Amino acid sequence: MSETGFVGEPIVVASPNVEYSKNEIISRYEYRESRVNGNIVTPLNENLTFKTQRKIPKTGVLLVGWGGNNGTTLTAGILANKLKTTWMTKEGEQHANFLGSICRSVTMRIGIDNNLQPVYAPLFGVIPMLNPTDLDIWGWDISNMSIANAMVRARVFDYDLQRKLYPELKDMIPWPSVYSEDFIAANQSERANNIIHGTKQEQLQTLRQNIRDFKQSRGIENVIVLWTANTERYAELREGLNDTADNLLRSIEADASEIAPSTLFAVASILEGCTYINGSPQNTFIPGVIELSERHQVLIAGDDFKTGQTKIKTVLCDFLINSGLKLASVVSYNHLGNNDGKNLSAPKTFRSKEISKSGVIDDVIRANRLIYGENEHPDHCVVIKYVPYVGDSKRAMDEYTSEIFMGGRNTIVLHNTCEDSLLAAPIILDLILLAELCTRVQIKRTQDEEFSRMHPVLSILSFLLKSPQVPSGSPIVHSLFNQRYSITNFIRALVGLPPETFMLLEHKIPCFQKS
Ligand SMILES: NC(=O)c1ccc[n+]([C@@H]2O[C@H](COP(=O)([O-])OP(=O)(O)OC[C@H]3O[C@@H](n4cnc5c(N)ncnc54)[C@H](O)[C@@H]3O)[C@@H](O)[C@H]2O)c1
Ligand SMILES: O=P([O-])([O-])O[C@@H]1[C@@H](O)[C@H](O)[C@@H](O)[C@H](O)[C@@H]1O
Repeated sequence: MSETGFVGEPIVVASPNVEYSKNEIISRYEYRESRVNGNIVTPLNENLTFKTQRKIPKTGVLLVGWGGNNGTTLTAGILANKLKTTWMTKEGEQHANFLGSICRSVTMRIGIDNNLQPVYAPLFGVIPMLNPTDLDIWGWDISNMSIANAMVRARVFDYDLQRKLYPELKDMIPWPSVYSEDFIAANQSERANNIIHGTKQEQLQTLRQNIRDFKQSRGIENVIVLWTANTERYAELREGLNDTADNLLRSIEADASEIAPSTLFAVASILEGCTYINGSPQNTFIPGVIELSERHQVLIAGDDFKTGQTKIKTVLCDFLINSGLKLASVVSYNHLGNNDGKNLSAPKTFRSKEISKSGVIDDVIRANRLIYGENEHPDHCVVIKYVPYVGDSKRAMDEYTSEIFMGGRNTIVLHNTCEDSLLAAPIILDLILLAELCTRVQIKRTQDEEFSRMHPVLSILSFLLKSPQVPSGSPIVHSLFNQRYSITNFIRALVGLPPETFMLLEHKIPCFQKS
């Protein structure tokens, strides 16, 4: 029984609708929605059954761009947690942690205690989740620098921490990768010394072999491939080239130049049955890739990790507009000095990022036609500048101006020093942990016989991404807390708990008695 409002051990839901067997958790769940026709609103109930495998397979993650600031920070950060590393800084002794990860550092409300007070548990205490320190990590990079030296090059971790981790990382050398100077900034060519040569078909086969070798050499059952390499320019969408799965595969065989390296990685992953996650803003998931993922029922997710400046934007815009204030202009400026910033200093790659950073207020605007006309939208300006001196310590400056009551104006100005990779690494970890959970979930309508996997396009990961990929016809949600509660409500459903309603009626209606 919880008297502290927190349950540290795994919870057990005592319900006739939830079965815990040795291998599975099966929950019968009533999904409630309402259908609107004109001004008539009809409540709908759909009886679903969820089945979650309790055994977590030996899981590996393959990072594309492993030697980058994010890739090295994630790898070294997980290792530091595994070794329980401590290190000294001018503030004193530091300890490894997973701050910034919702899977490791956030709780969710699971109910009320006998005093009608809320009780919370970690997400991994509600449903079995992979322990990050059990992850096998490897990857590809166009630079052959060891992960130890790449960690030093990144200048993200304190020196004493780098010193302690260096011996563990020095033998990690990224596999050669697929490089196309046409798709990233020309200033990246100086680090491209680790390349797979040959035709696109030959490169595809090499990537597939890398994945198979990784699985076989380490006894890994489940591999997740995650792109944290540099932002590419958008690929051209062309009928006959990449508009269908078959055309895409034929274009690769034909060595078509407009097939991006990121798309080649996505195809290799899907054909090897591996979940693929795109952490950058380019349009890796062209229609042919999505069709291929649906054909093979392989999970995909993207695009572009949502870390600092954009995450705050989704909160502030939600707060302003859903307070009835008419947001009229958003100016988002930042400068950074890491290699990502250097790559983004090229107009073609900046455009990919500008698109993902600009789209995040669309849903909240679209939802409020009381204050915005059909095609009305706030001014929204995105600026990114490369300033080498600041390194990974990105400086973000934002201004939000809104129209308020009776012709008034409200202006909010923010300055935010976001340590880019220290904010991104836990987001990457959450993408891996939640994607792994989704590979263990099956769903059916209770009256049906057959279970099916989740839709291959994992929109449930939107909380972690600027420009969420969603199944065709599905609405894109950017509002941060809607996205977060879609994750925790999904986890509640896996164990038969109703969604959060925030109503607290037990404190609003005298008839509720303390049990
Ligand atoms: N806060 C963040 O850091 C953040 C947030 C959102 C998105 N992102 C995106 O994550 C990506 C990585 O960010 P970063 O700061 O680690 O950048 P980085 O430049 O430090 O790392 C990218 C790595 O990818 C490698 N690379 C480039 N092309 C490659 C290819 N075709 N195959 C294999 N490796 C390749 C580079 O050599 C480099 O080591 C970028 O696209 C960035 O826009 C970062
Ligand atoms: O903090 P955030 O906006 O979510 O995301 C960051 C951008 O602000 C920054 O301009 C870019 O260089 C980083 O790659 C990352 O995308």
